[in-house]
Amino acid sequence: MNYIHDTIAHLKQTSPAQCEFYQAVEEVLESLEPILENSADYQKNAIIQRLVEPERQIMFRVPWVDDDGNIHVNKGYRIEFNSSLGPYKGGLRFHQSVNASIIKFLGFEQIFKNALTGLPIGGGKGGANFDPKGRSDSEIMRFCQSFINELYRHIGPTTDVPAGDIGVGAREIGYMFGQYKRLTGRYDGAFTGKSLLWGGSLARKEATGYGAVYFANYMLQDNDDSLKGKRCLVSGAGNVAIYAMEKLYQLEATPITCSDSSGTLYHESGIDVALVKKLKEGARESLAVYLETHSDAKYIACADYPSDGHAVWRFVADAAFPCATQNELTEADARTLISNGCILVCEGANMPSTKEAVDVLLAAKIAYGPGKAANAGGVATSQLEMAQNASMQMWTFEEVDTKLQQIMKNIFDTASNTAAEFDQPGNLVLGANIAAFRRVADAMIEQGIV
Ligand SMILES: NC(=O)C1=CN([C@@H]2O[C@H](COP(=O)(O)OP(=O)(O)OC[C@H]3O[C@@H](n4cnc5c(N)ncnc54)[C@H](O)[C@@H]3O)[C@@H](O)[C@H]2O)C=CC1
Ligand SMILES: O=C(O)CCC(=O)C(=O)O
Repeated sequence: MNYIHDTIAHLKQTSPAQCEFYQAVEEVLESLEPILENSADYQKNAIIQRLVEPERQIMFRVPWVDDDGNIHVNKGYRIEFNSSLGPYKGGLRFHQSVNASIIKFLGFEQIFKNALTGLPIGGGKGGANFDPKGRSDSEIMRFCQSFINELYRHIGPTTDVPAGDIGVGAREIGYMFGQYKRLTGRYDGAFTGKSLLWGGSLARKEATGYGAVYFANYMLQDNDDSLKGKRCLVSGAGNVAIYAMEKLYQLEATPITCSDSSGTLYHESGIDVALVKKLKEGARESLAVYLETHSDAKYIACADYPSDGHAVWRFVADAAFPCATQNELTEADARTLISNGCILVCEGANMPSTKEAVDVLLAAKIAYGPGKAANAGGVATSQLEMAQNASMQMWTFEEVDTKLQQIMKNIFDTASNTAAEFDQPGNLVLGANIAAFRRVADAMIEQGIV
């Protein structure tokens, strides 16, 4: 275990105050113990030392002017973490909490997630500490244009291909692509998550949420069970949460909660997903407005959350799908879920469970699908978008969705078989981390010391 201690100590010294990044690295390194112990090759090639240091980190000023003529300056990031398996691939996050630690943890996770898809994509992530809430379309456009005024020189269809994440959807991708095209004169697949009118892929919008639910069903089917009839807790009300809820209904399960940054919505008879879509994808309103249509639902404002966790996880249900943000499911939440009889936690978000929560879920031996495996459907479908762009084709929804289901099944089988190979059957954290690491590390060795 010395290498974990040494690596984290080194990171604390060379990349200070990046706790989310240390958390992500520590989780991966703990899983790798059984494989590192027996491989002189990985040690000889300094794989861990090279893996935790991004190949390139770009940080830049993003100045923009609001509708009243005031000038604002935000901080932009793109971390090109590892390109051993293909061009850097990963989303952009626009949220006030963004900093180097958050983008680095997301970029680090992305390396392993992308490796699990089996597709030729490396890991990267980016974003800005920009809060889009309450901003007009013109303000969003000016911000996106300014962001791309710097980033355009670093991206391209075979170098680095950004997509969406929190606060970045089709609207923002449209504004960024427009500016990229203007500056470079190129019309190519430098972004994914594009509009269906000009190069997007059918099913990309749905892919992360649908994929996480397919993954959950594969976990249950492994125990001769399924999602049918299950009551489910979902957090978030954005891209991932909405399409996770939609797919849950299609598989005859019932989502009974969702949430946004102001509070939690609980609807005993099942969340009205069409209404949530209208509120969030259309008008961008608070979930509290839902009660104007459904007076039998409850809305618990953030101020009333228990201090050691999140209101979503306090309701009784069979399964839980964290689909909002990092560290939103605490140890106390995990204990509550288990004592309420929850049999599955499947992560649509990136690192939504704290380290202590993960330990509780693994010790309880319930079905636990870590984000880097369970939410990989989004980036996998982004790669399908890249393939369609490169071949100037557009596949049908059914073609893309069928490939997505196959990819999620392969990820489940790979993580599950690897966990069994290392004598920890059912531990998909260990299985996913080792399987992904092996692919990346072996590619790094074959490509030499770069
Ligand atoms: N969009 C994608 O394709 C993928 C997204 N993810 C992850 O899924 C999660 C959700 O992303 P999206 O749905 O795309 O974003 P989004 O911006 O569409 O939705 C995010 C949702 O989470 C809520 N939220 C954000 N920060 C919060 C906070 N601090 N406290 C409480 N609620 C908060 C927002 O109110 C919103 O409902 C993130 O962890 C993201 O990294 C993972 C894989 C792919
Ligand atoms: O579609 C993509 O390229 C990235 C999706 C993403 O950011 C993620 O998997 O966390």
